[in-house]
Amino acid sequence: MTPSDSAAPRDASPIVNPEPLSEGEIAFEGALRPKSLAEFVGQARVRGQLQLLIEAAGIQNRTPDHILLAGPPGLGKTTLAMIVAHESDRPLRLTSGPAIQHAGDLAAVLSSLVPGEVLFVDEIHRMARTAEEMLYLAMEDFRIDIMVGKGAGATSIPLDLAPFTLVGATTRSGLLPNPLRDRFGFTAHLEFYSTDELVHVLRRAAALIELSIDEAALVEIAQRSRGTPRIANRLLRRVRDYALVHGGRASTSVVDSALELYDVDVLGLDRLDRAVMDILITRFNGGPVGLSTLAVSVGEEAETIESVVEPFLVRVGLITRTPRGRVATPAGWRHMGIGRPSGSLFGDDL
Ligand SMILES: Nc1ncnc2c1ncn2[C@@H]1O[C@H](COP(=O)(O)OP(=O)(O)OP(=O)(O)O)[C@@H](O)[C@H]1O
Repeated sequence: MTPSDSAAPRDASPIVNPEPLSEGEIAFEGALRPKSLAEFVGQARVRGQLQLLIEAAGIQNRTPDHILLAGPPGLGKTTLAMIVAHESDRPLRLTSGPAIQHAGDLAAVLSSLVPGEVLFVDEIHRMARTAEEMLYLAMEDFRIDIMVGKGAGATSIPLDLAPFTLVGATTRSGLLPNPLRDRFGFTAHLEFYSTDELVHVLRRAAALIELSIDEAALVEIAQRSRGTPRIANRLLRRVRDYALVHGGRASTSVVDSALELYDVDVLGLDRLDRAVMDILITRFNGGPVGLSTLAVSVGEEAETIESVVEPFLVRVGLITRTPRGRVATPAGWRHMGIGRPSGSLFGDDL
């Protein structure tokens, strides 16, 4: 995915944005990408399922079934698509939903595939509707109908395609029409990574970039990475820079100093996350408060708060959503280091 495709606007402290930020970062990520399922950390269930799918196709000498990879950005969907192609020893073609704005764009890609090619379509939910419809037939019968002419004289010419495997990636599987979703032989839902898994990702990345780092420092970075390998690798890069400039091995104090510089706290909250927590607690006494009021109070778009900030704060248990608005949990008060007044919405012993 290219940086300009990013769906979520986010200007404040982009270091914990799970989207790739720049071409430079994309190149850095490329160098760290695991090349095989064995090297891919975590997602054990999905790995096992993909392994089976690839091996079964290999035994029958056919293209693997179409695969849908669903989950938040930065969890490894592109990496897995590359691994599928690599492990099944097939060429890979990369494109994305936003690049397919007309059925003709898709027809051009599909008709130029070589037999057995793996076609990766990132953000498949953003493809044009007319292209989606063309894809149904292509996935099912390896065939498309090309419309020639307009109006009463229009005719459709069938075109046979080389057999291919479609790997679609989406952060919004709910937006995919059912007929498209149903045509994937296998759907994998990627989960956020545990701290242990992220330590593993980071250890591997540190070795690849030849960074000497303490085990405790890896844990410290992992805990601040919001369950996301892309963010973990990005924080590691900043820690590497800090260690380079200030000299010496990357220790926990180097991690602390580097990430303090970038406003990433011990749970991975950035400046905007903390601003939301702070306003919720200090101005609204922990809530409940409505989304738009909260957004205006921190000077951010409501969409950014709803799609980027809030899901993470809810996931780590610092706020909850109630019918009357957002409420800071006891853990939220504690994390902000502010004593909770008695008689607040939650019981005191929660
Ligand atoms: N399981 C993993 N093990 C090791 N590294 C990983 C893993 N998952 C992701 N990464 C690393 O994280 C970075 C981002 O991964 P990737 O580009 O595959 O994410 P994505 O889910 O496709 O994101 P997007 O939806 O934004 O395209 C890459 O550098 C990749 O190497």
